[in-house]
Amino acid sequence: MAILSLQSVSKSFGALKVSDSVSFEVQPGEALGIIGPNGAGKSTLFNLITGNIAPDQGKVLLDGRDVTRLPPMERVRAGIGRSFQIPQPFVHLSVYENLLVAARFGGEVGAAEAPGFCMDILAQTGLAAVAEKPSGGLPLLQRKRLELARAMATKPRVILLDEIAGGLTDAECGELIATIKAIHAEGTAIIWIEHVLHALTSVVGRLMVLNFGRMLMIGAPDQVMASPEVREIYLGIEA
Ligand SMILES: Nc1ncnc2c1ncn2[C@@H]1O[C@H](COP(=O)(O)OP(=O)(O)OP(=O)(O)O)[C@@H](O)[C@H]1O
Repeated sequence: MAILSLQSVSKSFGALKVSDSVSFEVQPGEALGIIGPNGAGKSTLFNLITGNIAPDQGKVLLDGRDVTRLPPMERVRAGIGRSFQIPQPFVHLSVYENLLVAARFGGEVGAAEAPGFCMDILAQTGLAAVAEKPSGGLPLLQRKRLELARAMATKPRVILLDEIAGGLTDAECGELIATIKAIHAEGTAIIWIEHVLHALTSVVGRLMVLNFGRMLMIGAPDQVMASPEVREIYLGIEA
């Protein structure tokens, strides 16, 4: 059974239809990439999946269970983790403390188990050396790693990554990709919105293209990027 399923999900802001009858499924352990021009409705789709925005029509199912009316925190606890386009840590807390909050409240990890659980995630996401540092002062790659780590601390079965590779150097991007691949290899399903195409296609097995809120195409990355319609949309910005 699909871990996540969207069924004809639509959302308008006034006259602007930002999600237009979008339907797709993600299988357990799958990695799906989402691309599309600015304003295509990619982040809105994530907000519909996480419950930050309610759809006008359609359903969101997690493991076959209708979660369309569940508030965001309950969806986190049900297994939907998320990293944000603009990192949003508690800046006055240390890296470790940020994870602790995510693990205790999002992952429902018990007090006794939480320290070890968080240390494992710090190691997995390459943050062990900065565990005690205030998260507000971290350089960009480590802030991105912390976004990943906070999402992982909620014990997700599907993790949503929103433009996590943006703004990094090639070398930093390579490091982040290695961490994302390791997370994926452990069985966490991934849905990843990204403008840095080479990063995306090095991880995902399928690619979906959104344009004006509609799903234009979904399939193998090579096949999707070979489509004349997609190439036209991406002309000039292909990475
Ligand atoms: N809360 C809101 N109220 C009104 N309009 C909104 C709201 N959120 C998003 N929009 C509009 O919906 C459209 C889609 O926005 P969205 O952020 O989903 O696009 P996107 O594909 O993620 O773009 P980008 O690649 O720039 O992040 C945009 O025109 C945006 O201005």
